[in-house]
Amino acid sequence: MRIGFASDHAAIDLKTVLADWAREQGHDVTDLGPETADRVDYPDYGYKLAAHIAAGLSDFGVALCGSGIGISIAVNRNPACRCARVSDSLSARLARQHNDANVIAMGARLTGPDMAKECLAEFLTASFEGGRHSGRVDKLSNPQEAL
Ligand SMILES: O=C(CO)[C@H](O)[C@H](O)[C@H](O)COP(=O)(O)O
Repeated sequence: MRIGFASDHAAIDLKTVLADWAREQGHDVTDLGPETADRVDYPDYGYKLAAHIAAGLSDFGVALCGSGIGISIAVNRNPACRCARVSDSLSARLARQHNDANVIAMGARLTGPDMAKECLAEFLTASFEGGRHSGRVDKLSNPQEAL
């Protein structure tokens, strides 16, 4: 799979760990930065990842910051993205199975590298179940169709 990675300064080490792991698993990795641990603003990299996904350049995205919260908010401002901020592997799986999430967000200051790898592995392995979930996910893209 093609996977895009982006973070802020707080998560640059976790980004390297997860991107290296993904390459080892045979995935095609794009690292959208940052390249150094200099302080940056998570919206810049969240928007960059979201635009990358919206352009169809990767199938999935991994968004990382200190808590995972700020960058997930930034990614979700792009209508092409459904970004789920997770800290356990069941949530990571459900994000794909029920929500058809195309970006996973995690917090490097809250989630250790082993759990983060487990979450990413579940996310990449699981598939959207469709069925009753399809109409709900469609409403996320078409709020005018909601009640
Ligand atoms: O968690 C974050 C946003 O939700 C960011 O990664 C930052 O860690 C957070 O904003 C704190 O920033 P700091 O400049 O590293 O203290």
